[in-house]
Amino acid sequence: MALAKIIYASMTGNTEEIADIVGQKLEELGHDVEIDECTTVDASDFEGADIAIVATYTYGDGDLPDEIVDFYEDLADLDLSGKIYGVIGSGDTFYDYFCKAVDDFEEQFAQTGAEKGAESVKVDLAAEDEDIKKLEAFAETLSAKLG
Ligand SMILES: Cc1cc2nc3c(=O)[nH]c(=O)nc-3n(C[C@H](O)[C@H](O)[C@H](O)COP(=O)(O)O)c2cc1C
Repeated sequence: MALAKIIYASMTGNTEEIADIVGQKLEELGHDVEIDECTTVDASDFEGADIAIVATYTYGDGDLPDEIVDFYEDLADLDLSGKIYGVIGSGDTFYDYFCKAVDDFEEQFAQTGAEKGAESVKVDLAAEDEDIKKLEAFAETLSAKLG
């Protein structure tokens, strides 16, 4: 059984919720799922996963949350060849750089040799019905990539 590992940063709960939505769908699809807050793990924990997922909000002026910066920096040094990755995030369209941290993590994953398994999903604040559908489709696409 494939292991999907989801690492998230969340201040007010929106990103944690979308991580849970994706995790639940992956479980329904028959995968083992581990969901951890980013300060409780090391980036190298992704080495034991088949599917590596980051869920992050965006802070400041298009910045990464402070608490995920170490994880972000360490990620680029990993060799995740043969694995599948995906990125999701919550932001606020009020800001100039909507969900910029999602794009930053995509670039970082691209350096690991992992294969992008699905288009990133960016959610405006808390997930609504349409977002939930997109997040579930994201999980299905990642799952299908495992073949
Ligand atoms: C001070 C501050 C700065 C923010 N900057 C951005 C930003 O640059 N881009 C963005 O998309 N969202 C920005 N946000 C919005 C958060 O990313 C958004 O509220 C998100 O849903 C928070 O996720 P969480 O509930 O998981 O903590 C900012 C929020 C705060 C409070």
